[in-house]
Amino acid sequence: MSDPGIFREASNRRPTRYENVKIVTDSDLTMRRATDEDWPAIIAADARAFAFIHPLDDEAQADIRSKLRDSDVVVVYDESGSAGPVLAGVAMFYRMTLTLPGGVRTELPGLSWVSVAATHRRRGILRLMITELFEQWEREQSAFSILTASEATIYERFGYGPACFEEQVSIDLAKAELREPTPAYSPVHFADEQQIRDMVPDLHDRWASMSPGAIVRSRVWWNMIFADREMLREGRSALHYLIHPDGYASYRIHRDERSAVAEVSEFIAVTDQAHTDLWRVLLGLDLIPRITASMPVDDPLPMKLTNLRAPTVTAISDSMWLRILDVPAALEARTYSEDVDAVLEITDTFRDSGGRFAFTVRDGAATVSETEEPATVRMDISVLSSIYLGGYRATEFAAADRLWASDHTTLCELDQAFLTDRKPFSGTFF
Ligand SMILES: CC(=O)SCCNC(=O)CCNC(=O)[C@H](O)C(C)(C)COP(=O)(O)OP(=O)(O)OC[C@H]1O[C@@H](n2cnc3c(N)ncnc32)[C@H](O)[C@@H]1OP(=O)(O)O
Repeated sequence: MSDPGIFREASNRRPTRYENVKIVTDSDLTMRRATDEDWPAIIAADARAFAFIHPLDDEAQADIRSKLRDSDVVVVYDESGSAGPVLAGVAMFYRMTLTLPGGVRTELPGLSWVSVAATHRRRGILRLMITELFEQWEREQSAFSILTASEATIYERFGYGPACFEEQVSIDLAKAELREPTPAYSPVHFADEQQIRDMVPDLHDRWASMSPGAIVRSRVWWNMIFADREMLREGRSALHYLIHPDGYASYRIHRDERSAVAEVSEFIAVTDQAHTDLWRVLLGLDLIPRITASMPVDDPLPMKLTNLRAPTVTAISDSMWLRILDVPAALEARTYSEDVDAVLEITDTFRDSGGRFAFTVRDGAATVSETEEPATVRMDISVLSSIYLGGYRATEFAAADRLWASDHTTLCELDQAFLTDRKPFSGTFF
């Protein structure tokens, strides 16, 4: 069953007690929005799909549910068995806020907790659920959608492109010394619970305002982070918070029989000085030989150290994927670094967002309109989504033969236009 078209609106044959929800069904499968009673099955299915040792406990489940509406959760049940309906698939989205280059904040759906039972894979259930959600987002006139991907091979077919990257680094503290001499006074202190609640959300918000790709956190996200549930610690310590007037860092201690590691959970610096001051404290932690952290790919820490090799990059991950749903609205929402005149031909094989667009940038602002003029640039919607926040460059996709430009000048203008002062960094896993 790979064609969602074989589903049809529910007939009278399948009476339902769910109101205001679209129900589609074929002989075996029924898709609808979730209700309260679906959650035990959703939690059990996601534990299997994401290979958890234990399903999420009641607190973790309540945290997730506090961040979304049941009407934003799609469930697919297989009703063919004699034992009753079996949950075959689930997909949901958070209503999130993202900072675009230039500082505009946009609201957008963040697709999450997508899973299909191992017994029902490769029958088109993921495609069915995503089609259903895209139809909703298009009705709601969302210009974008984002997600964090479990695998890199799943979402390009739906027009998503990797848009933010981060480096996992391991820092050898025996080698890590800042070039800047230690000042007599440090503005960094360990915060108590009240100080954390009072200061950290504001500091994060200041950082998110100036950071392309940053996910802005609402109060419910903070409640979950501050709760620091035992289950999510996985044997590590509670979070320690270091606070600076212009930033903060949180970390956990992970200890085995031989050694201890400080795992930086978040590092948020609004100013360069805060970045230096916070790292000075972290690098000075005694009795801990190593620190691990996830950082932006252009983080200045290695350049601030006397020994460039003290941090080792152990991995680079595609931390957030973006999908442009409305090309003109998306292109006009951000600012640009270079004037451009181009005709963009965008291919979208999954939905209808593609077409040919006259794209003009003057003094940082874009105007976009549909056109019949010949294309000067061609690319897939997933490629446009990948270069949109500045995580990838147009020239990189051109070199990979995934973006075509009529001439070198057009390519260079496009490349320069999408550049951002800093690489996008989402900062929140969801
Ligand atoms: C945003 C997030 O939540 S990311 C988390 C995604 N979930 C997981 O990784 C949990 C474990 N995996 C699963 O639950 C399932 O295997 C899923 C959700 C990834 C796929 O569900 P399925 O119902 O099998 O996918 P479906 O049959 O609809 O496939 C749709 C298309 O994606 C392809 N596809 C599906 N899974 C994968 C994969 N893991 N790798 C590569 N391609 C894939 C299919 O081949 C199909 O291609 P086509 O339509 O272009 O021919």
